[in-house]
Amino acid sequence: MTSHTDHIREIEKAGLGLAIDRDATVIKSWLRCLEQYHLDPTRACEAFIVPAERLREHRQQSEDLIRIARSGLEHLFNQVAGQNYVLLLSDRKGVAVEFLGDPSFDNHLRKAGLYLGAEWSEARAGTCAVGACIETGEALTIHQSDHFDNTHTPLSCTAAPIYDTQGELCAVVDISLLSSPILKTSQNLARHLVSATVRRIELANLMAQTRHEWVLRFARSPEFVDVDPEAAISLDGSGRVLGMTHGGAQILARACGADWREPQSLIGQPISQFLDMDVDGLANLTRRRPTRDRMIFARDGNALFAHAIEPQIQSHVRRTSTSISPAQDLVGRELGGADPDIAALQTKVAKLARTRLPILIQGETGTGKEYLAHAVHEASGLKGQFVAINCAAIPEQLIESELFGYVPGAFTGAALKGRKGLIEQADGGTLFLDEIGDMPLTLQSRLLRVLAEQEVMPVGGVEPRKVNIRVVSASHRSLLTLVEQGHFREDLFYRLNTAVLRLPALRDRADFDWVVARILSRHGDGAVAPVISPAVMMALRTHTWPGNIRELDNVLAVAVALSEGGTIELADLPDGFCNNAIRQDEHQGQTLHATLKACNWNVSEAARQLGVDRSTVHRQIKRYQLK
Ligand SMILES: Nc1ncnc2c1ncn2[C@@H]1O[C@H](COP(=O)(O)OP(=O)(O)OP(=O)(O)O)[C@@H](O)[C@H]1O
Repeated sequence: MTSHTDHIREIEKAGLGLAIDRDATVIKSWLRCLEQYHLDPTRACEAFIVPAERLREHRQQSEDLIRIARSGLEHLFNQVAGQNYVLLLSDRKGVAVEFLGDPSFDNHLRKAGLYLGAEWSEARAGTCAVGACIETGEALTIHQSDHFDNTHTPLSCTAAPIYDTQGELCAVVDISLLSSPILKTSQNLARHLVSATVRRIELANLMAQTRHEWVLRFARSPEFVDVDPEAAISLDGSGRVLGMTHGGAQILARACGADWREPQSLIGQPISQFLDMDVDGLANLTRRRPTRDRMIFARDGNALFAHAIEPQIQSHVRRTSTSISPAQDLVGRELGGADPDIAALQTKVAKLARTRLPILIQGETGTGKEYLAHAVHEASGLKGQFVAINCAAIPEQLIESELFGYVPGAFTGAALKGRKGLIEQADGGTLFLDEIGDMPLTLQSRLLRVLAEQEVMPVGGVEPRKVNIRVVSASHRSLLTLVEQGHFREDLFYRLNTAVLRLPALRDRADFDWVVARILSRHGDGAVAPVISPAVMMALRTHTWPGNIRELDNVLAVAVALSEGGTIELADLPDGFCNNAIRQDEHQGQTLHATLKACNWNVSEAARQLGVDRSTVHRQIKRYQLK
């Protein structure tokens, strides 16, 4: 164990260019810290965690990558589970945008910076695995006193870069230990695991982006080329390189004596520049031929085994036509009529439904969050049940046993045989957690485990049970605000918040008439639905609907019951309903008209003055028929 003084002395020695016993990568990083970032080794600084708002921006920018990387990361985490590793995915600025670790160490991890939002750039934190990995572009371990800042010397961190298909470094996967064996070589296996994980993530990313093009995958041995290739490139119909994994970039660069750090020199070049073949040779490298016969030579003489995958144009066309045709996917549960927000929402639902991603639905009360969750379940094709839980409605002491179930004799009054919890009932199906913001903090950490590990531990149980659930949660409150107030776990928030569906308030919907017709048809008692008089329609359109579709549903149920002669008249609406509504709305219409006039009908300017967005102004112009 080196003391703080010894550590400073060693860094100073390196700074003077004297020989020290460290890896060259570490020495170079120390020199960058001293000369480029002007960091002072005598000053120890705690880990820096970026504010929640900035973290959200970083995460949004990495959304696609996180989605693609997640299963690889979870697999890696399971491989090192039980050895106290924490796993971080950092973006190219070094900010941790995804975190997998044992929540019971939360405080220690947070303090050590092994946490969501921690910024591990060299400029900020000195020599560290993520920062050095970003600078060098290579996998490495920064072990204990390799760290520049004395605060971080207890840690041992191993990181590997993820490159996008254009050869740019876009993220870093890191696994870290709070305490580790003395020898740095103890982390060699960790480095192999992390490197294998990023290789698979890059392959998955390239495959996800390549449907119309050829993909050529490589391995040094014929046994692995079809099952676990080392590298891949994508090629257009004329055989020019369109994209590559990092391994692919290295093969191409080596073949023609270029530098993989200059990916621009590789993209767009014909394959014949790198390999002893041209585009016509691709058809001979598909799985139709035995792997041993698929040996090719790179221009530098290296032999490789290859696997060419034909463009998936056919299946692509089929897939997109179902995924962007919500009407087909959401049969029986249309979400709305002609409203651009709803149309966008339907497209999003159709795309997300078939994935297993957690979905978070946000919207005011009564906007149809549960209805939408049902639509997601139906479009998902899952065979299991849709199980809905209102976290705000179950008493706190009951939520735990309701959700997780219990084993026989778990507590006084427990059923003799024990009971399956709602989570297990949703096995193979969808678990809908309504008002998730009201879930008590203690249960939030248990839910997080269920989501991370896909298993439940019943109350009083010792053996976890495997479950396979799709989670859709909903809240009418902003979860981010709850996180900031300390009422909602940040890590759970980021796990649930990956795919967000926002339901507009009824008063903002351009397809208001569609919703009315739809709800009305449900109250027709099988007979022809009553007609709505023009005055009633006007009153409905001008009401502000704080209770949204549920309120509309109730108003129409009563109106249908009261109506006579097949028409709903003003008198059938609740007392005071229309007068208030009309007055309020007239006021809004007049304000809009006056503002537009004052701005010379410049919609952007009017929107700015009214503090709303342009689409709202356009919608209101249509609604009030302003000209
Ligand atoms: N697109 C739709 N078409 C027809 N009916 C709908 C639609 N969306 C919602 N509804 C109806 O509106 C009512 C309220 O919907 P739902 O219960 O899903 O709202 P919610 O947002 O979950 O409410 P809360 O915030 O109170 O939990 C239900 O009767 C539902 O059937």
